[in-house]
Amino acid sequence: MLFISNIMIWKTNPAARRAWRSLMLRLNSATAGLSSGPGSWDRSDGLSCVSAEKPPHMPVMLKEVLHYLDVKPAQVVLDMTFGGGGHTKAILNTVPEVTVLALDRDPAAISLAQQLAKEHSGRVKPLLGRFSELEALLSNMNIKSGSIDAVLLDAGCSSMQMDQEERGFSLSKDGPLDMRMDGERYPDMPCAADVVNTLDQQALASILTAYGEERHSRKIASAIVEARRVNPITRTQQLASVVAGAFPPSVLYARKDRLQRRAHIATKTFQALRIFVNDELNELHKGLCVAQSALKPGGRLCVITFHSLEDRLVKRFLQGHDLSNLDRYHFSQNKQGSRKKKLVDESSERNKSSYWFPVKRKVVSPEKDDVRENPRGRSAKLRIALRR
Ligand SMILES: C[S@@+](CC[C@H](N)C(=O)[O-])C[C@H]1O[C@@H](n2cnc3c(N)ncnc32)[C@H](O)[C@@H]1O
Repeated sequence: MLFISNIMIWKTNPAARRAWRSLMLRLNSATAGLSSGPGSWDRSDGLSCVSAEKPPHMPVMLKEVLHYLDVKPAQVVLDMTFGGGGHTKAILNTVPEVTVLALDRDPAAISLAQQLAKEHSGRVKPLLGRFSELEALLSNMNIKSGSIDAVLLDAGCSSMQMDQEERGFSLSKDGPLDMRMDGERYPDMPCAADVVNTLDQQALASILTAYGEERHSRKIASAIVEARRVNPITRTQQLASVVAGAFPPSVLYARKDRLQRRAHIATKTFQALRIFVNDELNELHKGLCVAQSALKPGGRLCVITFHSLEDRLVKRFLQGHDLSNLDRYHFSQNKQGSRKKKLVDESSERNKSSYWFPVKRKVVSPEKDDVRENPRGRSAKLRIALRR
């Protein structure tokens, strides 16, 4: 039976990777015999793709991206995360005769790209797929290595994904606990509900620690396991209540985000599950590798990330660390013994022949006015490098 066989099972953290394998095994046996067709798994829970008419995502650090990408007329740009197309549209509108290769793993985003392609005949080439599938997509289009002038990677998920309760990303809106960016393409891929209902307590705690940097991971994992004994956890608000139930009411909104707004205690749990379900760190690394081979010498790369796990990975990649085996990287406690986790390179070896020349040594952060206008971009970090 072809279940989940085409899913990337490799993970950046050994405990999380073990968890993923165990999930695969359990799902494979749990779903054996239920298939209604090759590789299918009944998903009659109303999951549907985002309508193309929904208001698109507000692009983050648009001014800065246009400035640092520095696209010239008739150049070829690769937008690896088309989303609502905000960055792509701005490039098309400011640079004459530019061609944009527009990738996204989410079919809903690609329908928007197809619409835009009609409006800009020949100048937008929509590409449906993941970073890990991009090399093959480019090769199918006969796009040679070292031929792209600029690459943009705006990591994470879009407002269109967050705002659609049926996608199950948001803890403030009730929906099926899904969180898959491309569940429509890969219906066999486990969703967040599969993760919380199937993994053992220790594996869940590892995921919350590794991908959510959640200090209370064990307490939350225990609450999840306790709750699912009574009823499977299938809805976003149900999960939020289970997590909240593990804490006294006074601390439910005790954490604050960068804008000093109160954040729900389950926020990090949701982040961790999303990263795990979509294999985001591994995908990010793959995306950076494709950008490295696709860009021509002197070509520019702009990467926007939204949390420290992603930013550390990008920083080290651009510094020339060999991340080809992310197993060598692990999350360890910092010197002060604080429980904050840090991505460290065990070998401390840096590959001296970095393929990148940093345009800015430090990250670029959004301006205060931009954050006021677009609070979702508050934690964005932009790194810019030139391909040597
Ligand atoms: C933050 S949004 C991009 C927003 C876009 N820059 C705009 O201005 O509208 C990130 C997008 O990247 C896509 N994405 C995330 N991981 C991906 C991956 N591994 N491969 C391809 N697309 C991915 C998501 O589906 C989402 O649409």
